[in-house]
Amino acid sequence: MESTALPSFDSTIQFIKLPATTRPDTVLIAEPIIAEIISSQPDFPLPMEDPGEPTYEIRQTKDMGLGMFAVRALKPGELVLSERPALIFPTETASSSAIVAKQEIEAAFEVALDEMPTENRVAYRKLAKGVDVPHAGDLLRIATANNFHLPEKLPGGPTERWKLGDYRAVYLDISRINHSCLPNTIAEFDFASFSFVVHVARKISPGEEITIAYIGLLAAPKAERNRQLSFCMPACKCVACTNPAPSSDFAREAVASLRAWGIIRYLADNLDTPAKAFADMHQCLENIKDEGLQSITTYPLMLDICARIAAMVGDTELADKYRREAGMFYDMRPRCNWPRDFTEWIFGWGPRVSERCKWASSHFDEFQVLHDEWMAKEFGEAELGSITSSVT
Ligand SMILES: C[S@@+](CC[C@H](N)C(=O)[O-])C[C@H]1O[C@@H](n2cnc3c(N)ncnc32)[C@H](O)[C@@H]1O
Repeated sequence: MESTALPSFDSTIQFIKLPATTRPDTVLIAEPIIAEIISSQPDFPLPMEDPGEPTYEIRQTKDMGLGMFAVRALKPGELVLSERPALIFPTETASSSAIVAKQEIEAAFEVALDEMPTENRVAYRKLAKGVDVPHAGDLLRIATANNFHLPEKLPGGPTERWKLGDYRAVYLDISRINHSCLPNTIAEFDFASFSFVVHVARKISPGEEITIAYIGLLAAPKAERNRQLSFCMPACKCVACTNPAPSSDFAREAVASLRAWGIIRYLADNLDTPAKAFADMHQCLENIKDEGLQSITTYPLMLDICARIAAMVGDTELADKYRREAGMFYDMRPRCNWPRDFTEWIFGWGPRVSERCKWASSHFDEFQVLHDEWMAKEFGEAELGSITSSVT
């Protein structure tokens, strides 16, 4: 891996190149600390996963420019693609903006483009204006906190060092995936292979468009989602926005209200009658499927909870079925551990599970501390904290 200091910005930004064989190299414009972290990774980057048979093509959509389409039937859990970014650069809002001026980023970006194959430059420049770029923001911050072996000696003060801020990435193909409020895939950045990985969340037919989520999907009503999407489109053209089921907003609000604290309160009140609790949780799963929201993290959470309650009522066959499906969804998000931690925390108490929920439901502040720890792990804050304190 090459790391080249830019002559004109050598104290603030650096280039790192991750060589590729069949595609353009990844060019990363980053602060020296990132360059240092990356260069210190043993065997970095690991090879990317490969779906084997081709899964997609890029072509025109009816009304959203280019898009990605399945070239064959794809099953839940299948890999659609892994792709390294062609270019990563800090945004203006990156914490690095304190030391890296907007003009410097822009100038460095132009230098990076000069390094690229001519035919890609126009597209990158357009994509990088900030509109046509998928949600790669924060990926470095998350990934460095979670997956990196850190250099032993960090230059400068520890706290600011780890606020690595917001980066944008441009991909040759992934940047062509359009948004849907009921996307059929789950997309995650995998730092070890330095690639964005897209898996199938529900059955995809040949010729169907492959979509991802640019925003959190439980926001409702649809006007709120469209407000959040306005950074890159005037109005979302997905079916949940153009032709929603009458219950769409209600279903999303209901699922959102069940997350974490809502689930605890529900279980505290209902686990003493597990057959009823199972029926309600099963209905919630059906609502998620009806709304096409299998890509949200609440889906494996509910599958896991259904598996645990099925086991409580002695239905081992059903419990296995739900556990397998939850496992498949958990595997698609290896970095997102909170639904597993959360479910294990509740049900790990065996026969005293109901008591556990009642305790949590009446000790909001204490439960909130645990909850924040689980969530923080997902976003890397927990590791961030321990890294910070170990170097202070
Ligand atoms: C990351 S790009 C996706 C690829 C893009 N269609 C292209 O031709 O390069 C994001 C842009 O695609 C369009 N787009 C993506 N999802 C959309 C949606 N659900 N509704 C309307 N436009 C969408 C918007 O123009 C948005 O700024």
